[in-house]
Amino acid sequence: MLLKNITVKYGRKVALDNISLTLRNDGKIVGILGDNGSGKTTLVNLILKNINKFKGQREIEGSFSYMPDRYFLYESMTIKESIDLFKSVYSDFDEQRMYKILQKFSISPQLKLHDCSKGMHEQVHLALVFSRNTDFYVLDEPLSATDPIKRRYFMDIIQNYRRKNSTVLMVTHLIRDLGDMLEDVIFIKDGHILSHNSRAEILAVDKTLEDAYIRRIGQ
Ligand SMILES: Nc1ncnc2c1ncn2[C@@H]1O[C@H](COP(=O)(O)OP(=O)(O)OP(=O)(O)O)[C@@H](O)[C@H]1O
Repeated sequence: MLLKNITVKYGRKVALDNISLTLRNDGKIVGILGDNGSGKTTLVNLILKNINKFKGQREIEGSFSYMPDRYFLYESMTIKESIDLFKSVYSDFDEQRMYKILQKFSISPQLKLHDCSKGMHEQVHLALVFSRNTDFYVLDEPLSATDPIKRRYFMDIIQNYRRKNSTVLMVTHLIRDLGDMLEDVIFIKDGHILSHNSRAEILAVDKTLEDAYIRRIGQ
């Protein structure tokens, strides 16, 4: 995936300012970190080809599975009906994997979404997204993984159920909760990509990812 000298504007507002980024589909979990309004969602939409008005060069290959920052299932449907819907829409959907995840988390497919707890909603959404066989999984502030149990299942699904050698791109503010799983990190500020490094490269300079964030992004 190649983005070269790309500028995206909303009217007069410059959301991404002449950014360049190369991402290999090499099986890594890549974090996109930056503060509010820095351009993270715009970058994600550019990669997903939801934004097509821009200056610069974009070369994107491969298939994508996307997890937005809000629920997208119909509350009146059962989990099974949601699975059937996913199956009919996405030919890359692996139904068996989905049922395996549900079983692991002891969630009955017969449940209606509106009878699911918040945690279960998140599990079902994540499981659906990761039961697709795509080259990339893109998560935009996927959830409030702030308690240890949520964090555990979140990491479990991402690390163990996605298609082998696929790449995960994840926008998050939860560095303390999810930072451990990031193998590469892109820091973004005011529409600029400040850096794109491996965890090892970052930790050779800063003690923690959080320190790196504060030093680069500032207060
Ligand atoms: N439709 C729009 N019209 C005008 N300005 C927009 C629009 N969408 C985003 N912006 C502006 O572009 C900039 C980048 O927005 P973007 O949503 O990409 O940031 P972000 O890093 O995802 O922010 P957050 O973490 O708050 O979600 C912000 O200043 C935002 O206010």
